[in-house]
Amino acid sequence: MKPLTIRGKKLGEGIPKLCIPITGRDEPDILEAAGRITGLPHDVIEWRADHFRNVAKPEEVRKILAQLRQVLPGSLILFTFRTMQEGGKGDLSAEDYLALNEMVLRSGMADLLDLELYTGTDPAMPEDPLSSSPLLPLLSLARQKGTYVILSSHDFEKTPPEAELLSRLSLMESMGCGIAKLAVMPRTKKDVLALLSATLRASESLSCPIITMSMGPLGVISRAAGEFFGSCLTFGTAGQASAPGQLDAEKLAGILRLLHT
Ligand SMILES: O=C1C[C@@](O)(C(=O)O)C[C@@H](O)[C@@H]1O
Repeated sequence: MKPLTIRGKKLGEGIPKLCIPITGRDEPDILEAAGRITGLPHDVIEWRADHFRNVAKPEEVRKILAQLRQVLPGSLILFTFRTMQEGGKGDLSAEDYLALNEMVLRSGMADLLDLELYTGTDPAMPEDPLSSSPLLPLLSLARQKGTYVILSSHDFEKTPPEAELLSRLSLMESMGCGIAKLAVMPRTKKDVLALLSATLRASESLSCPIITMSMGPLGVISRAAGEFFGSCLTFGTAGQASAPGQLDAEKLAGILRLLHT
């Protein structure tokens, strides 16, 4: 894995970067959360725009992005619209999802953009995205704009076999992502080991940085152990969690420091 430096923050080396999600519904909730985060340890904020009431209005979305930048000038901004199929609140057609993300990319107001690997593809043909994904034009626009794309895949029900986890991460790299991300739900402790093992192998064989997590209480170790298994970023909360198993950001920062070798 080659580290990636974005506005002075090096992802993929040393202590994993800490990302705090913001899930407010309205401008005041979002700004209140951003204000709280100013006093907390973090590197990245993730704006989960699928929670935002006015996400269909491009000028409202740009306004929030500008305000986040103003309140948190030293934080990297990750824009995420998480669809319901992947565990979020978002309910847009694939066409509208692509248009929203294209608008954010063209605005240049986010440092990182999360795009779901299987957008607009047939779930029965999961290997298809490489040749026909509607994300390919966005990935090339992102390269022109200097915005980093996190290609992501989530499974809130189970942990697929280790080989499948690895092949998904390498598919993301083949499509040209900046960072490859997987979040899966463990049913057993062995599932957590499968995720950690896939993470280690991917971090040794791929050149892009990766982000992985095993969700829920069983997987909590994966959120603290990124430095050892090769995950470059971990999500911690300040208030409302955006996924099961996330730890409080301040406590997580302490654990990451304590474990740092
Ligand atoms: O994809 C992810 C990871 C996540 O699901 C987690 O488990 O921490 C949290 C989400 O906000 C983020 O978009």
